[in-house]
Amino acid sequence: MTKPRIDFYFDVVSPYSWIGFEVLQKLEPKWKDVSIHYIPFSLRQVMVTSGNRPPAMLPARSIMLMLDVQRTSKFWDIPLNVPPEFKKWIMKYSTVGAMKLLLVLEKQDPDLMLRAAREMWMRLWSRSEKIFEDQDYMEVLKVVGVKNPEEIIKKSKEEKYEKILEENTNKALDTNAYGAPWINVTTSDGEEHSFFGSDRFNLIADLLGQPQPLPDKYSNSKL
Ligand SMILES: N[C@@H](CCC(=O)N[C@@H](CS)C(=O)NCC(=O)O)C(=O)O
Repeated sequence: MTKPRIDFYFDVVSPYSWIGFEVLQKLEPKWKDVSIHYIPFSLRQVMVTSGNRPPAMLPARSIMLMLDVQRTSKFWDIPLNVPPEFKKWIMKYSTVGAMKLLLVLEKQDPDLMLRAAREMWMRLWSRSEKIFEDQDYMEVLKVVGVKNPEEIIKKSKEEKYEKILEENTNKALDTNAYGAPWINVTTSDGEEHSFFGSDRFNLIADLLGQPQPLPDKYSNSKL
């Protein structure tokens, strides 16, 4: 019997990844016997390889997505605001650079990586600030207290990090990933179960026999 494991694949371009990340962070102290891993991957690569299309490409879906992320984030008390320029930005830029930066930070300190990921979501999905270029990375790294931001940014452009991002993405694709967040759960009997979305934690709690997630407003014990 092994400890159950959750692999949470995310990309900071994805608002539902942010919501899933915050829900999982709240659950983590309660789900004591579960080993939780936050894994940066590339949603763009997932879309291309799986043959899926970004939700914003279909107008009706895009309208629902923008409404639904707002009501879901309100439910969880996450300060999400849809960036007015999102569609324009996403045609022009990608978050691959930001994700590679997270991989460098993860090697130094996994907790630092999580703080930087949250700051990236806060920038893009709360304050409508870019996370696509070196000057944006500089600001993120300063906020999380990195002393040598130039060095970290330079490192993130090494081929090694491109490879790690690709490997992470391929691991998710091997389990038929087509979106984000993508969550792989390994139960203590070694069985693997894949889930798509930030709204699957009730099922995961049930599968693992762990406490159910609830927003703070419905829970005296804060989840
Ligand atoms: N119902 C899911 C939706 C997740 C979702 O739509 N994720 C987007 C990225 S932010 C995606 O990858 N969509 C691909 C698809 O819907 O096929 C949730 O609440 O988290």
